Amino acid sequence: MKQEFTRIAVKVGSNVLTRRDGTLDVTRMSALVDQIAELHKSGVEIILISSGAVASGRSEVHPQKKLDSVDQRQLFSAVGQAKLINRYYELFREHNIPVGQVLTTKESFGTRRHYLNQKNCMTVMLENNVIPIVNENDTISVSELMFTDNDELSGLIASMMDTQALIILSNIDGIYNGSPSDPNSSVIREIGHGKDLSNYIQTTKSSFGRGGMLTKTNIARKVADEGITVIIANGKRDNILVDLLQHPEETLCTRFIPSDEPVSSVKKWIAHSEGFAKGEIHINKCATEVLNSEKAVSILPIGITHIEGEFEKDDIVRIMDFQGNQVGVGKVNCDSKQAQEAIGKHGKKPVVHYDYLYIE
Ligand SMILES: Nc1ncnc2c1ncn2[C@@H]1O[C@H](COP(=O)(O)OP(=O)(O)O)[C@@H](O)[C@H]1O
Ligand SMILES: N[C@@H](CCC(=O)OP(=O)(O)O)C(=O)O
Repeated sequence: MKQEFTRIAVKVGSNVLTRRDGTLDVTRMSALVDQIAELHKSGVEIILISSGAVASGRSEVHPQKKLDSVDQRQLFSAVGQAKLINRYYELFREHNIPVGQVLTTKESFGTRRHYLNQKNCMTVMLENNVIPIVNENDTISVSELMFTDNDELSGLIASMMDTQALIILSNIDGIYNGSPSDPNSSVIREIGHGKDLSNYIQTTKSSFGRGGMLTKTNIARKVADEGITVIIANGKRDNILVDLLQHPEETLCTRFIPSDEPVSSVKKWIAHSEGFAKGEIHINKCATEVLNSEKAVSILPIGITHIEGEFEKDDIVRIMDFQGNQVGVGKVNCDSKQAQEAIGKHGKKPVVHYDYLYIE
C-alpha cells in the first residue's frame, strides 16, 4: 500500500496513555507501539513525542506532606518519565526496534546553534533506525521557561525535522464544530488556511492534559502554514495511526491543509522562536501594507516608527504593525542602538532581512 508520508511526528497526549484512575494504560501503549512498529517497518521515519510522565508518576508516589504545583510536577515527572520510557523500551524491544530518549527544554531551542544541535541529535537517531521518544524535561523546566504543552513541543519538532505530517493523538476524534458533548456537533474534517476556529473551542481540558484544544489548533495552524499536514485524531481508537496513513479518506480526524508555499529551514526556526524575542520593531502604515502584500520585502529603517527593548545582532524580535498588532517575527541584522540611529533614514541596510523574516 502506497503511503502519503515517509517522515512523520506523532504526539501522544497524557489522556491517551492513562486510564481514568490516572494509572498508565499499558494496553493502549502497547497497541500504539505495535502500530508505530508496523509503520517503521514499512519505511516511515517516526519521531514520537510522548506526554504522560506526570500522569504516570502520580500513581507511583504518595507524598506525606502537601506539595506545591512545581514540587508535584518535578516529583511526579522524575518518577513517571523513568516508568514511561522503560515501558516504551520494553514494548519496542519486542519488535527489535531501538528507541532513544530525548528530554528537552524550551531554552534548548533558544539560539540557532542550540536548535541545530537538537536537530542533529534526532537526525543521527533516525539515520540509525532509532525512534526518538521526546518529552519536555519537566524536572528542570519551570514556569516561564516551559512549553505551553507538548503540542507546542511537537509542532517545533515537526518543523525542525522537516516532517511531512504531524499527527496529534488526543482522547477525541478531532475538532468539533460545537461542544464535543452536544449530539448536534460533528468533527470538522478539513481546515483550510485562515479559518477562525475560536468560536468552536471550549476552554475545558481533558483531565490529565495541560494546554487544551486551543493550543492544539493554534499550533496546528502555524505548522500547516509551514507546509506540514497536521492531523488531530483519537489515540484511543484501535489502529488509528495505520488507518490515518493507509486509509486517510475513511478515517475520522481533523486535517489541517498545509500551505503549498515552502518555508525555509531558518524561517521555520524563527517562526517557533517568538518566546525568545528580545524586543519589538514597530513599523508604519506603508510598511505594514507592503508586508501584507505578496511581495518579498525586508524591514528597512525608513519604515520603522520606533523600537522597544534592547537587542544584539542576530537576536529574535517581534514585528508590530502601525496599530500595535504583532505581524511577524524576525532575526535582526544589527543591535538596537544601531537600529535606533537608522530609524526613518533612506538607503540604509535592512534591520531584518527578508530571508530572516517570518510573517504570520
Ligand atoms: N471544539 C472542540 N473539539 C474537540 N475537543 C474540544 C473542543 N473544545 C474543547 N475540547 C477539549 O479538548 C480536549 C483535548 O485537549 P487536551 O486536554 O489538551 O488533550 P491532550 O491531553 O491529548 O493534549 C478534549 O478532550 C475536549 O474536552
Ligand atoms: N511533559 C508533560 C506533558 C504535559 C502535556 O503537555 O500534556 P498533554 O496536554 O497531555 O500533551 C508530561 O509528560 O507529563
